Amino acid sequence: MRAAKILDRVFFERAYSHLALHEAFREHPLADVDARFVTEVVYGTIKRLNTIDDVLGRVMKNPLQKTDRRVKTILRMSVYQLLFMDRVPERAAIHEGVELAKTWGRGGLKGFVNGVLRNVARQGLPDYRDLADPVKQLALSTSHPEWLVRKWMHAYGEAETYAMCEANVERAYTTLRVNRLQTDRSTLQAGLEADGVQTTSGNLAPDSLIVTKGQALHSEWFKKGAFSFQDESSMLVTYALDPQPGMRVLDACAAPGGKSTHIAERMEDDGEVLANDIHPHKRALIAEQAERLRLKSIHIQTSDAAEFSANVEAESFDRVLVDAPCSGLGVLRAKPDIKWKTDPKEIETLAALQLNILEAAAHALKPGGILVYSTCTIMPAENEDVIAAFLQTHASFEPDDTLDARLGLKAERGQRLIFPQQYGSDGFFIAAMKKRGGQA
Ligand SMILES: C[S@@+](CC[C@H](N)C(=O)[O-])C[C@H]1O[C@@H](n2cnc3c(N)ncnc32)[C@H](O)[C@@H]1O
Repeated sequence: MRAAKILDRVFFERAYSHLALHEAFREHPLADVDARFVTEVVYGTIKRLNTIDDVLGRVMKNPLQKTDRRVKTILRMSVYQLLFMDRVPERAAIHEGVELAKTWGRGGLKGFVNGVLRNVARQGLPDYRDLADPVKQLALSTSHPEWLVRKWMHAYGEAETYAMCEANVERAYTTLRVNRLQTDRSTLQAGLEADGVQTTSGNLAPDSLIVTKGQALHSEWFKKGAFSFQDESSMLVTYALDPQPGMRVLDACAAPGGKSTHIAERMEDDGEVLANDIHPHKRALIAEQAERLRLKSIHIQTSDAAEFSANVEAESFDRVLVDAPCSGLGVLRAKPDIKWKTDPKEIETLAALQLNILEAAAHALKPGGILVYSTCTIMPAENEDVIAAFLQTHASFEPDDTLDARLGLKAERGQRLIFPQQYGSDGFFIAAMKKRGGQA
């Protein structure tokens, strides 16, 4: 019932799954094992949505769209359990669907739910390799919208797109960033272990830990500021920026503060990080993290970064970060709703905003300073194209060819695209540029 109610909000009230889950668990906490099951059913059903609807379309006489709202949700989540969750026995998935129809859906339709689910169980998952169109084939076998598969195939080819889509339907895991001002990786690892949280070292970033068992959020180590939750690709952005103690750093799009706090930690909390964001209500998010991590060098500002020429002083920062608002198509494992909610037309609007912010933020950088642009999306229009347009009209900037040494990863012309299938981390784009003149 819990999963059904959350999914109903996501499907019909446009709620975001991670927020809907968070609220539901806050209002009525569940035992860990039950919470894990509900989470998997919710994320899994959303991840596999078009495939599930295709399967239902093959066994139903009337279109799914005409089905009662709650019954539709019950059918979708039951099909997910039947076809994608090995540990749920077939009989249990059907029984639970029918019971839900009685208690939460429409009792009169319990026979219908039973019949549809039995048919799905009998027919199993279709073999989409039979489809002649490779876009349709990939869209249905890996559960992505066709427009996105088409764009990715065009940009990265069939094999890379296939690998990316496969990675996007895997389960997301939790990664922690050690606060080196409070502790070190092995002390934290041992401390978490004592709290029942098991971890291993991350694949990319030096201060990262991947949670393999337990809930790190409940650990005292979190409250006392020994770590933050952050994806490893996201951590690499701060290494790209290379902040040093005593510097002034501008984080143009800072909320909820993941990178601002990392920058302050890397600077040993010595200097100034101006954490700017357009939304006044997000000030508290940044302040809360800075306080928990006991960081004093972060100052919060609320303003439109596209208007920085009016509200930050020119050439006054040693480092400028633009972690731009983006379509988020690199984080589909953790936020699968994005692939269904994104309108491809939004990409152009976002790209224009990203270039505006980058241009306005760049004016705040001192000569010799480093400008980093990053997104958590895999979409050339929001990444490489934005940098190309910027460099074309800003002759005082050049690609930073030393980026690879700072990332520990191959980068070309100061740019690195990280696919989600490469290291198990989020899909990310990072570009570093230097402003000519001055001292680096
Ligand atoms: C990708 S998120 C930043 C994440 C953050 N850097 C972190 O690591 O926690 C992008 C942020 O840009 C903010 N934003 C959107 N448009 C903006 C603008 N015109 N000026 C400043 N911030 C903006 C959003 O509120 C959002 O918090």
